[in-house]
Amino acid sequence: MPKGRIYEEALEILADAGVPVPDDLTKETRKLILTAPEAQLAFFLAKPMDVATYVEYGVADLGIVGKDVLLEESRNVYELLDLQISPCRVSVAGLPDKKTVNGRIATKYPSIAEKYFRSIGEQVEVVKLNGSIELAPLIGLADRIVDIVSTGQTLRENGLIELETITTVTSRLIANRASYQLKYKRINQFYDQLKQHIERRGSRDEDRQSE
Ligand SMILES: Nc1ncnc2c1ncn2[C@@H]1O[C@H](COP(=O)(O)OP(=O)(O)OP(=O)(O)O)[C@@H](O)[C@H]1O
Ligand SMILES: O=P(O)(O)OC[C@H]1O[C@H](OP(=O)(O)OP(=O)(O)O)[C@H](O)[C@@H]1O
Repeated sequence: MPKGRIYEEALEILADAGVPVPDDLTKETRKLILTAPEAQLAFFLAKPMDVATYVEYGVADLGIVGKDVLLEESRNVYELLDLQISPCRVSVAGLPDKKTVNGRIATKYPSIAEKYFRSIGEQVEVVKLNGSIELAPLIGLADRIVDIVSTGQTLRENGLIELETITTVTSRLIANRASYQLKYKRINQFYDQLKQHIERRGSRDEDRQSE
């Protein structure tokens, strides 16, 4: 399980789909391992960027992770299902009077940024930052940024504009490759449970929109 933003929505989707989640998973807790013994499930709480690493190494069979992380990390895992939660996008943004001063791009996603600029044939220098990415063009570290945009509030409040959307993002259910073979029945049951719930939710939303 990813801690942080995705956590609440992920928990809700699991509980609504009928997956037994431990009581203390829903409370404020500093514990990192929580169990639902009756369902033989253990939940590990990790940083969102690290979830796919735990799954790739097989210490977790399944994980919930943003597509942004999968694109950035290229982990050797199966992507099973689009959970359609925590939507956002990875975009290029900058000051409105887009001038190239130093050719630098600041980002928390160096791999996505490098791949994107290579694909459009633009040579840039990618500078890795760990947060507050929007600060970089404001004080001249970089001309543009590649970062997550959700409501657009952070860009707006800092006088920046979205220039290009590189990709849209939602959270995904991922599986370790060996676990998927060895625990196929159990994982598939879990997958079906979630998939059916997502489909039911999708058609409920469509009904609501057509009313
Ligand atoms: N507005 C948003 N900003 C960042 N990530 C978002 C946003 N909306 C949805 N997400 C999803 O949430 C994930 C990041 O969650 P979160 O911000 O809690 O983690 P983090 O970046 O490790 O946090 P921190 O800022 O504590 O380092 C992303 O991988 C992305 O898929
Ligand atoms: O479009 P918005 O709804 O404003 O969301 C986008 C902002 O949220 C994230 O930052 P976060 O809050 O994770 O802080 P950080 O800068 O420390 O990464 C992201 O890096 C953007 O800055």
